[in-house]
Formats: sequence, structure tokens, C-alpha cells
Amino acid sequence: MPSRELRSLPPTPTLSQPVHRQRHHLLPPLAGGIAAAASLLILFTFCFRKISHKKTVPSSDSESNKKPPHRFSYSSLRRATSNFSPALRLGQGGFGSVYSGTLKSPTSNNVSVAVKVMDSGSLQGEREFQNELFLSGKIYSKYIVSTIGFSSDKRGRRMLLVYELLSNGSLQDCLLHRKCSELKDWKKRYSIALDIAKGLEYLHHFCDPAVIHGDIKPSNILLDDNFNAKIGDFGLARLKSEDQVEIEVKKESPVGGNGVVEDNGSVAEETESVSVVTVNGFEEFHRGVEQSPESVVIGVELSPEAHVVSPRTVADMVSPSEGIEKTSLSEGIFDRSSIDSGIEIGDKKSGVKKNKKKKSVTGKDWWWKQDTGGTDSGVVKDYVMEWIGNEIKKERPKTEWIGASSSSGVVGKTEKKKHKKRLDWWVSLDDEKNVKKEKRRPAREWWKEEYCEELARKKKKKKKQQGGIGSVSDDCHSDSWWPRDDELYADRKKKRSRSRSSKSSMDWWLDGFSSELRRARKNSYDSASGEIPKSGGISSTPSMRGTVCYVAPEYGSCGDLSEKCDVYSYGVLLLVLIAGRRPLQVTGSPMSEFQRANLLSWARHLARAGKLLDLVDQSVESLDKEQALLCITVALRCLQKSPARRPSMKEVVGMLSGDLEAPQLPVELSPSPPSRFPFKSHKKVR
Ligand SMILES: Nc1ncnc2c1ncn2[C@@H]1O[C@H](COP(=O)(O)OP(=O)(O)OP(=O)(O)O)[C@@H](O)[C@H]1O
Repeated sequence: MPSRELRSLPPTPTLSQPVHRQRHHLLPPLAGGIAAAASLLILFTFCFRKISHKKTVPSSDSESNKKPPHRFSYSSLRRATSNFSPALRLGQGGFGSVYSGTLKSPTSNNVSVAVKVMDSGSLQGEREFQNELFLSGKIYSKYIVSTIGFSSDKRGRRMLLVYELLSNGSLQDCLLHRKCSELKDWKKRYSIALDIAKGLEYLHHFCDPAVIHGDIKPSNILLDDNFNAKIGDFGLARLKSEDQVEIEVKKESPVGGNGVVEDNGSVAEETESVSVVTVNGFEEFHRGVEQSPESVVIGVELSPEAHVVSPRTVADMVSPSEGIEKTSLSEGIFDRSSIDSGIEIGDKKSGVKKNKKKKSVTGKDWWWKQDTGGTDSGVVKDYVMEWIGNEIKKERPKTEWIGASSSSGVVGKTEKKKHKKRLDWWVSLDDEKNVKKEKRRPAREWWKEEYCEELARKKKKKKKQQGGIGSVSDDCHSDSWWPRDDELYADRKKKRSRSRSSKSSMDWWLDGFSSELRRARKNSYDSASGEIPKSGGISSTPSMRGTVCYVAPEYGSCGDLSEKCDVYSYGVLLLVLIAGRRPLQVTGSPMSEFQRANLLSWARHLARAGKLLDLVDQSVESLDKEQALLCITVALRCLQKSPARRPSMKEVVGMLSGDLEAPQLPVELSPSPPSRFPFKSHKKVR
């Protein structure tokens, strides 16, 4: 009984039981609290990552492939390139040589690399170095050359960048110097055009903020084993600024005529910095929001001890507002006018006084002179040459030029004298006192003389052959030296069959100029060594505003660098690719070649004449005429004066790949009566 009672009785409360019940009561709110805290933490982490990790984020699929650049020891790169052996030299850029090398790894496969060695000390070289490093950790695309790492020698005098090796070198070299037989295949050229367009589309539309390359040209396009093209050399690249986006939104101008609205992406709000931490003996770059002062080293020197690329500079590049300010203040890494083209430059924001020294070349003139080669080619050429002269004058100290002129071993005695004379003229411009005096000299004169001398030589030779002696002085000192319209088509066939070896002196002049540039940059080019020469002609980078003939007119005068500047450069490149020649080139005997000398004017002229296919390189095999017309039309659209009228790179890709309707020629270039080119179908390419 007692036991039954006991059983029926409720269990005697013990000390522990109420606590247990209390705990049961506490559990739900506790769990809720923990869950809330956890979700808050997750949310916070997510937001934090989003803010700190936001800028220049590539598309998600490429995220996994992105690797921060390594810091290599200088000795390992020296070993990899057999002590920077001349035999391994791939080419010569404006800021140093590029060598091929093999990085040996005990654990994984050996890696073939290209090592660019740059002397520190030049603002542009350092800018290129830092730009490349900053962007390399952030952008990844199969259409962009990957930067693997960097290094510097102990004293920080040499800066080295390590890239993936692209076995077929640059498009410039392949197309214009080596004349690779693979590029005779039209399909290859077309796919190269499309690769480059996709690379630019990636930079403009898939990076946030958009990356503007700023120096699109054939020597910055590299080709892999299968001649797939990749965009390299981000030395002049910029991130799109907030102000630019705002301006574009305000303009809201329709582009292209295909009804596609350009997606400009959003804009950076945070200031990022870059730090390096040591991982497995290599320093790696890491992004982060405002590193603590201890974690960063301020300064540009890149000695092995200074593990960090100047955060100030990197921040300048990332922060849109700062970037803009830098620009308007004309200082720092984004200095736009200090090494500018000598063209009238105005700084609207800061009110900095315009460069009035070059009154003759206003922003308007720039376009007009570049654009009207067909009707005033002399001015175009004068202008280009004058511009180059100014660029060189600004970029190189006097002594280098004097050295360069005297060190020339290629030319004969008289030619040496001429070089000296010409260089002296440039050098003398450094002298403030001489500036006014020299300016009175007509810009055209010195290269007109060059041309006249060549004419004289030719005539002499011809007369000698005919048994007479003559003079051409009249031709030289009147303005009739420039071609007349009726001479334009004469001798064309003959010229086309001319081989490269039989270059005219004008071509020599252009090439010779390029060699001078190389020599002046203290990178002696040994033509006998059989090495691959740097970009020929005048397509080197003499300016921080890009390359002559490739730079967009609005940027060449006084405008901002925008995606549309890249679009313009792409247009020039496309014409070069199709025509298989430089944008400014005189190949045959003088007069009749001059209208063709300026590729852009020539293309426009052919468009008006309804003879666009005449532009195509005659060595091209299996030409798809429809595609060729499409490419030239796209190029001419990209080359329109008004940036707003140029298509976006997204549109270009759409047009070239057949996703968008085939474009029409700009109205002003349409043959009369205006008609659409007879594109049969919109074939889908790749
Ligand atoms: N990753 C690479 N793989 C193979 N060859 C390369 C690579 N990078 C550069 N080169 C070669 O080295 C040459 C010099 O390149 P670099 O970028 O220094 O100068 P550039 O573009 O020719 O001239 P600039 O300095 O005027 O832009 C190129 O033309 C190319 O032939």
C-alpha cells in the first residue's frame, strides 16, 4: 500500500528538478538568440565581404581561377631567364626588355613565363608596374594575359613583372614583321578580332568598375600556340570613375543604332589597399579595406624588404573620387597632362591654365587633322610627326637623345648627320630660349626636307640611268610635293607587289624613327641579332595618353579616357588586322601612295567609293567577303568622331558574332545612294 501510494504520488521534487524545468524553459529563447546572433554574424560577414571585396570583381566563373600575383626572388627570375640572356629576349617595349624563362618547381611542372624587366625611375614605368600588379590579382579572363608575379632587384632599380608566356608573341610582330603564315587564313584573323573584342567586353562590362585599357594596339595583343588572342600591357589602364558614370547617365545617348543600351556597371565606393603576406616563401597580394598603418609600407620603392606596392598609389587607382582629383590636379600616377601630347590641354575642374604654347593644335584641330587625311594628308602627317617629336622631347632627357643620335651605327655618315640635325632640333626645344625661335620654323619643313631629299636621290638615280643629270629643288620647295588627287590610284598594283625589302625611304624613315626611339630608351636594338623587333613604325608608346594613331581623338585632345577610347583604338586595330599594315605607312614609291598612307582616311575613302574590300590584305587566303565587309563596317563605326556614336564593346561582340543585326556604315561614309551592305545571313560565330 505504501508502495502504491508512493507510486501514485507525484515524484518528490528534488533540488535538481526545478532547475531542469527552468532550463527547459530557457532553451527556446536561448536557441533563438543564438540563431539570431548567428544570422546577424552571417549577414554582417556577407555585407562586410561585399563592401570590402566589391571592386573590379570578375564574373563568378573566373573567380576560382584568379590567383594573386606572387613575389618572386630576383635570383629565381635571373635563373629562369639564364641571367636575362639576350638569346631569350622576346621583344623590346618602351620600358624594358621582355625575356622568356622557365620557372622550375620541385613539386609541380615547370612553368614557362615571360619576364618584363623595367628600369625604375620613370613615372610611366612605375605606373605600368603598379597598374599591372593591381589589376592582375583582380581580373581574370581567357582573353587577358595573366600576370603571374613580380620582383625587384635588391636596390629596387629594376622592377620585374612575370606573365604567362604566349608562344606566338605579339600580333604586331606576327602580322607585320614575321608575317606568320597562319595569319594568312582569314578565319584566324577573324577569330583574333573577336577574341580582342571579347577581352574588351570583359574589361568594360564584366569588371566593376569597368577597366579601360587605354593602349589597345597590336603590340599589346599576344597570341598563344593556337593564335588565340589575349590583351596584355595594362600600364596605361584605368578604372572607370564615378564621375564618368554620372556623365554617361546624364547623356543617355543611344549608341550604335542597334538599340542596345550600354551597361556601365556600378562604381567603386570603398578604398581598397593591397598588402602582401608571406605564404610558402612567396609573398602574395591581398585586398582589404584600409589596411592598418602597420600592415602597409608607404613608398614606391620595391626592395625585397618593402613587401607592399605603395598603397597610396593603389588607393589612387581604386578610389574614383581621388582618381579624378589626381587627374585634375595633374600630378601623381594619374597625371594626364605632365607627359601629355603637347596639345592644348585644359583642366576644367582645377582651372589650371591651358597649355597655350601649342596654339596651332587645338582639340578641334587634332580631330580634323587626323580625320581628313584624304583631303589634307600633308597636314595629317605633319601633325603626327610633330606630335611624336614633342612626345620624345618631353619623355627623354637631352643627354639620351644626344647619345642616341651619336650611337647610331646603322646609318651612313650623311644620314647620321641628318639624324643629328633632326634630333638637335628636338633637343633644342628643351632650351626655353630657343622655343620661340624654333616655333617659327614651319612644322612641316623638316620632314618635308626628308622626303625631298629622297625624291632628289631617286630622280638623280633615274637620270643617271638615263644618262642625264637633274635637280628636284623646285619640287622640294613648293607645296606641290604633296600628291594630287589624280595621282591617287596610279601605280597601285605595282606597289602592292613590292616586297618589304624594297622599302622607300619614307618607310625607312618611319622604321628608322622607331629604332631611334628604341635606342633613345637605352635599349639598343641589334638588328643583326635576329631578335624579334619591337613594334615597328611609329606604333610605340611615346605618351601616357596611349599610342599615336591608336589614341582616340577626344582623349588625344583634352577629353577623359572612357571605354569609347578603347573602342576607337579597337577600330584602328581592326583595320590594321584586316589590311595587314600599319595605320600610317608609306611603302611604295612616293606620290601615289600618300593617300593610302593613312589607313583610316583610306578606309573612309574606300567606303565612300563603295570599294571596301580593296582594303583587305592581299595575302589573305580563303577570304569570307561578307565577314570582311562586316569587320570593316564595325571598324568604321568604332572610328566615329563622336564617342557616343561608337558602339559599345558588347555591341561589337554582338555584331561580329552574329548575335546582333549587321551594322550599317556611318551615314557620312555610305556610298551614294546610302545602302546597307549585302550581308546575307547573320552567322553565329563561336
Ligand atoms: N607574355 C608574353 N609572351 C610572349 N611575348 C611577350 C609577352 N609579353 C611581351 N612579349 C613580347 O615582348 C614585346 C615587348 O612587350 P612590351 O609590352 O614591353 O612592349 P610593347 O607593347 O611592344 O611596347 P610599348 O611599351 O610601347 O607598349 C612584345 O611586343 C612581345 O613581342
